[in-house]
Amino acid sequence: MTCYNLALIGFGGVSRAFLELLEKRNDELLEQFGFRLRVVAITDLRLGSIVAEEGVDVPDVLAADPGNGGFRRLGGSTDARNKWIIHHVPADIVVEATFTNPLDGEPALSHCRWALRSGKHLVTTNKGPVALAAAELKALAAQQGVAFEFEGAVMSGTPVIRLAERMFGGLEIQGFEGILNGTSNFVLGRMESGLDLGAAVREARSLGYAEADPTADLEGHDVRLKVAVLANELLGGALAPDDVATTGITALTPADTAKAAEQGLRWKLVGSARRTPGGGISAQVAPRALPLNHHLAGVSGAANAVSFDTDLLGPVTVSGPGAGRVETAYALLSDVIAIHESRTR
Ligand SMILES: NC(=O)C1=CN([C@@H]2O[C@H](COP(=O)(O)OP(=O)(O)OC[C@H]3O[C@@H](n4cnc5c(N)ncnc54)[C@H](OP(=O)(O)O)[C@@H]3O)[C@@H](O)[C@H]2O)C=CC1
Ligand SMILES: N[C@@H](CC=O)C(=O)O
Repeated sequence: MTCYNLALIGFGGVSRAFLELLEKRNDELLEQFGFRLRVVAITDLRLGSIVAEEGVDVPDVLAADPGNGGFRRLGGSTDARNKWIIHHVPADIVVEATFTNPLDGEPALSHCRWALRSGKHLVTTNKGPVALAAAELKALAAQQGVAFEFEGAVMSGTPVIRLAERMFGGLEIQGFEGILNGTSNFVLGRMESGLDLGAAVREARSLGYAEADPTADLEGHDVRLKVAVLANELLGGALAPDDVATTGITALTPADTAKAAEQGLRWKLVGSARRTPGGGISAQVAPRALPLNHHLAGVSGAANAVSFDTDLLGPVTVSGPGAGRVETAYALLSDVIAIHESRTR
């Protein structure tokens, strides 16, 4: 039996849901894939750090309270010793789910570099490092003979990247357009029901959809990163986030959404990219008032959808959850399974 040791960097909504998922699914993973997972270290800004080579006590770490000593009360320390833990704990896989500053990808980008440089497999839900430095991180992973997986960076648990890479063989993708941010889509829907922007964002936060700084969701920065990732992974581009012209939804009001509804339209934040005749890729993020029969108009709540424009099939649309703690935890699990399968094939 294979047992992979994991180090969790960041212990917020997604990582907690991931740990709970492992508790529930470990027996099935063993039965179905022949491996088990054991969390041997966790670091978090407010809780501190804990290392337990025989595996952390799951109920204890989930109950740890930053106001009451955090992981120090469990024998750990009060500071987030990310660099030390990534380098020195005998983990096979680093699970990175901290925060991304959309401008420089930090602190997540450093965590990713440390993990790969120290010869550990890396899975992350952070789009910043992928959008800003995928080529560098892939090269580092190849050099070290380890895997770098990031399915959760776009569309949460809906495996859009892997699905397109594996199932669209023989098709040429000319471009795509999609709803790629669960929070803004949820917020626009709630505004259509008459809620103001602030109240709708508070709801999205309580449901675990929003970024630590929800400005990233509302101003389109989150979608900008996802468009860059999809264009680079699936259209073979080399876009930097700054190449994606971006406008968010903060200028829209409940009156705008009501007026659009009267006209048979619905506001959506749409991210898109398309090959240009000159061989480049043009990409943008902008709110659009879509007719109700448009294939993206019915995507509601925190759901996402991407419609790929293919040469032989025309539009092929993939839809599913775009945000959520459990949904994104599943993305991490699917990445770990992909690593296991690639190593045992
Ligand atoms: N939630 C979702 O639906 C999705 C999330 N993602 C991505 O997954 C990542 C995690 O999301 P989520 O769990 O919802 O976010 P949370 O804000 O709930 O969790 C992030 C955690 O990381 C901690 N953290 C921040 N900086 C550091 C650091 N330098 N060292 C150690 N810990 C740190 C935070 O501590 P503190 O709270 O003190 O800042 C927090 O506990 C984000 O990058 C997000 O973009 C991707 C797809 C969907
Ligand atoms: N905040 C993001 C989470 C997933 O990337 C969103 O709302 O889509």
